Amino acid sequence: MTTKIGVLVMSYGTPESLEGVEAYYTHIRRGHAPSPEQLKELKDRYEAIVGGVFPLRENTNRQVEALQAALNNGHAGEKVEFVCYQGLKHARPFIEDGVEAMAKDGITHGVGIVLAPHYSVMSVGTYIKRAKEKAEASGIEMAFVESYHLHPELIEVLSRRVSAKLDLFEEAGAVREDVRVLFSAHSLPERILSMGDPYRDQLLATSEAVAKQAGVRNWQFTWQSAGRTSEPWLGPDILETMHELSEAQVKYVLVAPVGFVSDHLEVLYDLDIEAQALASELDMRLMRIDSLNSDPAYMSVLSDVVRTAAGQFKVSQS
Ligand SMILES: CC1=C(CCC(=O)O)c2cc3nc(cc4[nH]c(cc5[nH]c(cc1n2)c(C)c5CCC(=O)O)c(CCC(=O)O)c4C)C(CCC(=O)O)=C3C
Ligand SMILES: [Fe+2]
Repeated sequence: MTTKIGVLVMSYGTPESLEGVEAYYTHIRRGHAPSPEQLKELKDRYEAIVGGVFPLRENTNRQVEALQAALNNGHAGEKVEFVCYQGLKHARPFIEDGVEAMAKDGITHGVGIVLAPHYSVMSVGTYIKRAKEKAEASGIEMAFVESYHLHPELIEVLSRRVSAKLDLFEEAGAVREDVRVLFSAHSLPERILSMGDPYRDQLLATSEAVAKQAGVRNWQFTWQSAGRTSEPWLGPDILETMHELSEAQVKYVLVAPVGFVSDHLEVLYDLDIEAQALASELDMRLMRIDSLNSDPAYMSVLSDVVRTAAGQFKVSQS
């Protein structure tokens, strides 16, 4: 008999249409509706990236599908079958909907994983908390993957992407060592540091490992996409960093947003439009590494850590 293990694949979520942006933004703001100015600003950013299409939705769908295939392919005859369920933080299907779907299918054991490699109590921590609460109420035993920021295959695929773009810089006439590699991630409020949160250290560890593997010495870490609130957010922001680099006569910049795994607003707008506009203003050549999306190497990372987490259930050892 095959045992089914549910895999709750969690991601940030994105609206389904421009009409859905208000409800989405209100959810992110914990039930407080944005002002008309804030709403317009966010809608404008979505419209700027792809004219009202929301790439994160398709990317997440594909990632969930590809993970399901990666978990089961080549494992025919095994006693365990993995069934993936999607659970989004700020859009439908919500994290709770995913757990409910597992329960409806009679799943008794599940593994939860977030499509973000680094742990923060304010990011991955809140996904896990919500999934745990719903799973307990639904009678499902769940194990969670908290982070996978130093998985060797993750470091490998990211370093290959950095090297590929450095090749392009060289082909365009730049000296490889002159290209400043900027590793970046979503900023969070500064107070996470006094809470002993591992987020920053994990991001620095990923950056250092990727730089080492790609043979890059000219690099630094910088934040991006900070929230627009009155409390201080982790900095320096990438735009500030670019100004500093320009003053130091740096002409070539490669951004590697290692905190993200998909093409979405923070990559397609904050980097490809906003940072790119500043680069041309500063007469700087800026490139970024391609997002992982559903790259088989990333799916292999995810399936490896999911299988390891599932190993703690007796069912998967029988
Ligand atoms: C750590 C982190 C990640 C990475 C880890 C993870 O993936 O979880 C992430 C990813 C994402 N954030 C996204 C979108 C937004 N985040 C916002 C606001 C906020 N993000 C925060 C944190 C993070 N966010 C925080 C602390 C806020 C302030 C409000 C609050 O305290 O919660 C806002 C409001 C407006 C604004 O501030 O820009 C939007 C629209 C999208 C989807 C893009 C798309 O749809 O293409 C993605 C993948
Ligand atoms: Fe966000």
